[in-house]
Amino acid sequence: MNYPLLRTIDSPADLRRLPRTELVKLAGELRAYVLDTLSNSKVGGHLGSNLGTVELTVALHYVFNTPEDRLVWDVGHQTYPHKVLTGRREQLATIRHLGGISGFPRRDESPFDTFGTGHSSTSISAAHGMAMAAKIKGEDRRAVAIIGDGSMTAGMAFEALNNAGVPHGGLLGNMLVILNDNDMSISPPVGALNKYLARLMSGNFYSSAREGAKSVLKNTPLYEFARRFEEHTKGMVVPGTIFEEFGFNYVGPIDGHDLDALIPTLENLRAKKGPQFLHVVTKKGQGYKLAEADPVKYHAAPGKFDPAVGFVKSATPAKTSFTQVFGEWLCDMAEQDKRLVGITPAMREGSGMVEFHQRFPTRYHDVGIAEQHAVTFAAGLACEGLKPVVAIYSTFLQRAYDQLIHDVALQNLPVVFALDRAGLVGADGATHAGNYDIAFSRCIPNMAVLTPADENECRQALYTAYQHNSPVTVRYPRGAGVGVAIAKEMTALDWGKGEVRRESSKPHLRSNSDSPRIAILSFGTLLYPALQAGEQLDATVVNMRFVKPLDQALVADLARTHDAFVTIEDGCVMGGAGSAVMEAMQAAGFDLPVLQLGLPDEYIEHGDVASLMSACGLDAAGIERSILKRFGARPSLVRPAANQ
Ligand SMILES: Cc1ncc(C[n+]2csc(CCOP(=O)(O)OP(=O)(O)O)c2C)c(N)n1
Ligand SMILES: CC(=O)[C@@H](O)[C@H](O)COP(=O)(O)O
Ligand SMILES: [Mg+2]
Repeated sequence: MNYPLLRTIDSPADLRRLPRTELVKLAGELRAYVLDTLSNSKVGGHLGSNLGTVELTVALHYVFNTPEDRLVWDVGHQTYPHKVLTGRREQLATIRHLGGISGFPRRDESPFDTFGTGHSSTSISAAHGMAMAAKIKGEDRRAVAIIGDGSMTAGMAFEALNNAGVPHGGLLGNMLVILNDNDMSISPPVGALNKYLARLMSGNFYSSAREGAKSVLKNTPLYEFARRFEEHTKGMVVPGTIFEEFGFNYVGPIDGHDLDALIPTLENLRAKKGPQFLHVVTKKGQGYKLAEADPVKYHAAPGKFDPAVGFVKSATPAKTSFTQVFGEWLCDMAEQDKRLVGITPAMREGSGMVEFHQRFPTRYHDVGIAEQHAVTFAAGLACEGLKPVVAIYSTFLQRAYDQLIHDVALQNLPVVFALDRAGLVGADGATHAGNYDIAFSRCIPNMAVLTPADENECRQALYTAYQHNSPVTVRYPRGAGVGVAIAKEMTALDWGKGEVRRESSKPHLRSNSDSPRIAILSFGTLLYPALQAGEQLDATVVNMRFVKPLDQALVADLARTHDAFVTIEDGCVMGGAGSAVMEAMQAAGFDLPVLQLGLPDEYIEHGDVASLMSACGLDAAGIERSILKRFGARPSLVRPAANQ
C-alpha cells in the first residue's frame, strides 16, 4: 500500500486543509501504516493502543490548533499515530531502535510532544499546569490531557482532577480531559472505577438519574430552573458523574472511532471555557481482528510478524527469563506457605504472575496502576502476619518511595520487593530503565538489597528474602541470564555473604610485582562479563550478592590482599553498590584505589541492551578496557589529581 493521502500530511496544518469527508480515508491509511510499520519492525512496539487511538488522534489535530494548543498523552505508548501526523511519518520505522525516535513523547523530539511521558497518570497534572500557565500569562490556548481508563486508576490522576476542577487564585484553566476508555489496561482492568465506567457506558446511569430527578421536580418551581440550567443542575440537584462532582463539565460517552461524533463534539468543547471532560469509548486493537480478539497479547508486538497470522508468544522460550524464574518461585513458595500474598500494580503479564493468578486467585492482587497503594497495602498485610511479595518494575517503584520508607521500612515490616527490569531495559528507554533502585533503597534503614548474578541465584535470593524478617529488594534484569541450571530445591543464601569466584594468581604490588593484583567486586548479572575480564587480566572476581548488608569482612579481606578494587553494577554509579564498598573501606581505614563501573550520571536512550551496555563499557571488553586504562601500569595506581 502506498498511502496516497497519508503521504500528503507532513504536519497537522496539512491535515486541517483536508475536507472532512477525507478524514475517514486518512484514518484508514494511518491505521494500516502503523500496523505495517510495526509488523516490519525488528524491535516491535505498542500495537493495540495505537490502533485504538487513530480516529481520536486525527480528530484532535483537526480540531485543535496544535502545537499552540497542547496535547498531553498519558503514558505516551499510544502516540504512534500522533508521531506520524506531526512530521515523523518516515521515522516511524525507527521507533524504539537505537538512534531512532522514542516510543514515547519527548519534548526534544518535536514541538508537538508537549510533555515527556512513559510512566502513567501524569497527563492531567501536566495539562492543568499548562492551562494555568496560559491563564497566568494571558494566552488564549487550550490544554488537552488524553488518559486511558487504566491510567485513570492512579491516585495521581484524581489528585489532578481534584485540583483542576475548581478555581485557584481566582483562575480556572481552560483544559479538556479526554478519558480514552477501552475497558483495558495491559491486563484486563480492575477495580471499582472500571465498574463505574462500565455503568456510565451502559448509558442507563446518567439518563435514568436525570429523568428520575426531573419527575421528582416536575410540579415544583425548581423544574423550570432545572430545565433551563440543566448542565448546572445535573451536578447540583441530581447525582452527576463523579467527574462533574470534581467540577468538570462531563460529555459522553461517545464512540471514539466515529469521526462524525468526535469532530463536532471536540469543536464544541474547544469553544468552552473552564475544565471540560470528554469520555470516549474505543477498542484496543481496533481494525485488526487478531488484536481486537486478544488485546492482552497485542498490547505490544515483540518484533517482525505477518499481520495475516499474527505473532506467537512462545510458552517455552529458548532461555528462561528472570521474570519466569520469579513466577515459578512465587508459585512454589505459595504452595509451601499459605501466608504468601502476591501483589502487582497492573503488571501481571510483565511480572510473570499469570500462573500465580490462575492457581492462587484469592492470594493474587492486581491493584491497578497504583504503585503507592501497592506498597502500603503490602505493609498492611504484613502488619497482620501475612507475607506480601510485591512484584514491581524497578522504575515503577520510584513512584512509591515514601511508602517504601515511611510505611514499610520505618516499621521494619517483612515485605519482599521483587524488582524486575532492573538496569537498562532496551527499547522503552530512559523512562523505564531501572537504574536507581540500588542507590535509593540501600540508604533506607532496615532495608536489605540483594543482587543475584544468575537465574538460579535469583530463585535462591527470593527464597532468602522471603525468610528474612525485614523488608528486602531482590533485583533482576529484563530478559534471560546466562542460562545456568535452576535448582528446584530452595536453599537460603548465607545472609550478607559474597563468594569469591576467581582468585588472581598475581602477587601483591606491595611485594614488588609488575602489575597490580586487582579484585573485581561484582553486584548482579554483570558477574559474567566481569569473570571474562577477570580471566584476561588475571584478577580476582567476587560475586558480592548483597549490596546491603555488605559483606564487610570479605571487603576487608580483599583490601588486605589486593592492590586495587573494581566495583561493577548495572545501576547508577552515583550512590550505588560501588559507593557502598567505598564507604565500607573508608570506615575501616583502607586506602585502596577503586574504579567504580556502572551506569553513568546521564539518561541512557532506547536501543538494544547489548549495544547500550557496550556503549557504557559494561560488556567484557569494556570492563577490561576500563581496568587496563586505570590500573594497567603501576603509576595509575596513584590517585588521579582532583581536576582530571
Ligand atoms: C506508573 C506506571 N505504572 C505502570 C505502567 C505500565 N503500563 C503502561 S501502559 C499500562 C496500561 C495503561 O492502560 P490505559 O491507560 O487504559 O491505556 P491502554 O493501554 O488501554 O491504551 C500500564 C499498566 C506505566 N507505564 N506507568
Ligand atoms: C508502556 C509501558 O509502560 C509498558 O507497556 C512497558 O512498555 C512494558 O514493558 P515490558 O515489555 O518490559 O513489560
Ligand atoms: Mg485502557
